[in-house]
Amino acid sequence: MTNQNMLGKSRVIVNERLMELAMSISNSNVLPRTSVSELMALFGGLLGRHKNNLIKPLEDDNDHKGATKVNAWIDSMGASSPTRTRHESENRDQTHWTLFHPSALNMFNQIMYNTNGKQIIVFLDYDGTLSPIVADPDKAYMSKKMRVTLKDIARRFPTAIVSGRCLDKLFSFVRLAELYYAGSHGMDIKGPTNRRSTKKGNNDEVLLQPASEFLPMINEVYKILVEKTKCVPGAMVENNKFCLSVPFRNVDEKSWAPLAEQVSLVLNDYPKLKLTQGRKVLEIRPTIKWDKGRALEFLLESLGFANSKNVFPIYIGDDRTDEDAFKVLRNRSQGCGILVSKISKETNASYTLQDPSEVGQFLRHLVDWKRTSSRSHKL
Ligand SMILES: O=P(O)(O)OC[C@H]1O[C@H](O[C@H]2O[C@H](CO)[C@@H](O)[C@H](O)[C@H]2O)[C@H](O)[C@@H](O)[C@@H]1O
Repeated sequence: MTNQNMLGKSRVIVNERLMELAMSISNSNVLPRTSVSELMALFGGLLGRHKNNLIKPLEDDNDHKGATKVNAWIDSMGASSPTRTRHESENRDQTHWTLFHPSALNMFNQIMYNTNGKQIIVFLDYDGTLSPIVADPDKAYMSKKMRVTLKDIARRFPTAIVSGRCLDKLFSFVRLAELYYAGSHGMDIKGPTNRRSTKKGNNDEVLLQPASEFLPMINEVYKILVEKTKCVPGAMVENNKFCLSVPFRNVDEKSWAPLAEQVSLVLNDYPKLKLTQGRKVLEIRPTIKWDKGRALEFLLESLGFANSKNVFPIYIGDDRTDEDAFKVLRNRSQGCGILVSKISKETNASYTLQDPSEVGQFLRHLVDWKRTSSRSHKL
C-alpha cells in the first residue's frame, strides 16, 4: 500500500468516527439544538463537506411546458420513483442527510423547548403525511387512530390541513369540522364549520379562493385530458377543483413518455396553466403566485399572527409542494418544518419523520406535552 493510499484510508476512518459521534449527538436530547447544529456544522467542516453539498440535488422543479420539455419530464418521472438498489455513496449521503435533518421524535423535547411559550399552530399535508401512499387515490384513507389524534390536536391547537386535493375530497377523508382546510394546493381555504353543517363538509366558511377565475379553464382542460389519456392503461385524471392531477403510479413505465407528451401537448394551448410534479403524479395548476407557503401565511394572518413573533407554526409534509411552506418558515425564522421521508431529499425542513405512523406518534407526543404543561400551569 502506498503512503498516499494509507493516508486516504485513515482519513476515511477518521471521517466515519466523526460521523458516528455527530450522529449520536444529533439523536440525543442532551444538548440544546443550537449546540447540536453548531457541532454538526463543525463536523461537516472537519469532514471537508458543506451541509448543502451533502444532499443530491432534486430534479428541476421549474415549470416545463411544451413538447420540447417532455424528455425532462420523463426523466423527472423516473427520478421520482426510485426502485433501484442504492450505492454505497448514496448510503453515505443518507447518513449525512439524517445528521442534518434529525428525527423530530428524537428531537421532540428540544422542539418543545424552542416553542418558548409561543402559540403552536399545526399545519399538516394529507397524502403521505396523514395517510399512507396507496395505488388508488380514492382509497387513501386515514386510520381511525390518526383521526382521534387529530381531534385531540385540534382541541388544543389551531390546526390546518394543506393539500393538493380538492376540499370536498379532503373533507370526505378527514371528516373533522373543527379544522381549517386548504385544498387545491392552498387555492381553496375554509375555516372550521359550524357543527350543524358538517355532514357534507359544505359550508359557508370559505376564507379565500385566489384562483376562482380559472375554474372554467380547469374544467375544460379536465375534459380534454380525460379524453386524451384514456388510451394509456392505468392513467387517470383527478379534478381537484382549482388544479388537476394525472397520477402515473398505475401506469406501466413504458407508457410514461406518451402520457407526459399528451399532457404537455394539451398544456401548449393553455399558457396560463403550469405543470408541476408530485409523488408519481403530474399536477396542472394556474400560473398565479400561490402555493402551500402562501396558504400558510394567509392562515397565520387569519388567525391574527401576521407579524407576530409569538407564534410557533409546525408544518409536516412529504411532498415537493410542501417545500414552499418549509421555505416560508425558514425565511421567517419561525417554527419548524418536518419532512416525512425515509430517503434523502433536498429540503428546507429542519427535521424528519419516516412515515405517517411516526407523524401519528409525533402528534400524540404533542397532545401529551400540552396536557402536562397545562396541568403544571394550573398548579
Ligand atoms: O398535497 P397532498 O395532500 O400530498 O396531495 C397531493 C396529491 O395527493 C394524491 O396523490 C398522492 O397520493 C395518492 C394516494 O396515496 C398516490 O397514489 C399518488 O401517487 C400520490 O401522488 C392525489 O391523488 C393527488 O390528486 C394530489 O394532487
